[in-house]
This record gives sequence, structure tokens and C-alpha cells, in this order.
Amino acid sequence: MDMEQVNSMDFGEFVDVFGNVIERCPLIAAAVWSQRPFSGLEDLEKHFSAFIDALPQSGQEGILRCHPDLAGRELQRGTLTAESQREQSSAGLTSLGAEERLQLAELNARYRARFGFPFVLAARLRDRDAVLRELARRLHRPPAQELRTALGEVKKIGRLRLADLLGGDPARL
Ligand SMILES: NC(=O)NC1=NC(=O)NC1=O
Repeated sequence: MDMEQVNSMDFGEFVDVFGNVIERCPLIAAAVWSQRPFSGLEDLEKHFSAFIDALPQSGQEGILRCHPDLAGRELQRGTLTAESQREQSSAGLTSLGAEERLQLAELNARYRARFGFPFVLAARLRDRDAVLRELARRLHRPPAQELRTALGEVKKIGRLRLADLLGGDPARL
């Protein structure tokens, strides 16, 4: 898909295509559409990020709460979005042993209890050991710092999903 196609999309087409760039937050694509025309992948990504940055903290935490846990119930039940399913399986989270899954579930629960939102990380860029390591490490971060880190991961996930949609090379973003 090239930028001419993107810039000629009506609202419905744009949200159909880009509605899950930020997991389960089609509102963001709906808002970004009105910023068209876009000069390229980075310009699109900049508008998605700017929308997130402009939200009040309650809105930013709401975005995080729209993310399914890593290797959580939704993965077990098969109710993840296609993008999440791909990302979580690429990090090896679909083939965890019972012990590892339990450990991750326990850390996720502690993280959510401490911060009030789920642990979010761009799973496609990590393997399962890194997920556990990152979760254990970030669990003790000050809340304000952790909110910024988590939103940074949301943006990384969004950038990778945009690159998939536009056929770009994520490494070159
Ligand atoms: N809690 C999460 O980090 N979820 C996810 N990260 C990804 O990269 N895909 C997800 O579903």
C-alpha cells in the first residue's frame, strides 16, 4: 500500500485498515485520519504518537488497559486480535511450559496491582526470557516513569504494525 492510497481513503476505510495500530483503540486512527495527507510511514507514526502524548493520564492508562496480558487468558482462549496473536507467538509465548506461564501470570498480576494497568512490551522485539526479565525489572519502577516506558512500548508496537501495513522495513524507521 502506498501513501497515495492511504491519503485517498475515506474515514471508514482508514479506520478499517489502521484501527488496530494501537491495540483495540480505533478512536486513535479515527482522530489521526483528519490529519491527512500523510507524507509517509514516519509522518503517520508521528500523528499516532502525538495523539497518545496529548491525552490526559487517565486516557493514557486507558490505552494500556486495552492491551491483553502477555501469555494471559486471552492467549489461552484464542481471543487475541490477529496482530496480538502474531506478536505473542513470535516471542514464543504460545509455547510456554506450565511453570513459565504461572510465573508470568504471577508477575503480571503483581505489576497490574502496583500500576493499575497491564505490563505492555513490544513482544515482537523480544524473546520469552526477555519478557520475564523486563517484567521483573520494570515491576519496581516509579509509577510515573513506568507509565512513560509502557507508552513507549505501545508506540513501538504501533510502529511495527504500521510498517506491516505499509510494507515498510521496521528496522529502517
Ligand atoms: N501486554 C502486552 O504487551 N501485549 C502485547 N504486546 C505485543 O507486542 N502484543 C501484545 O498483545
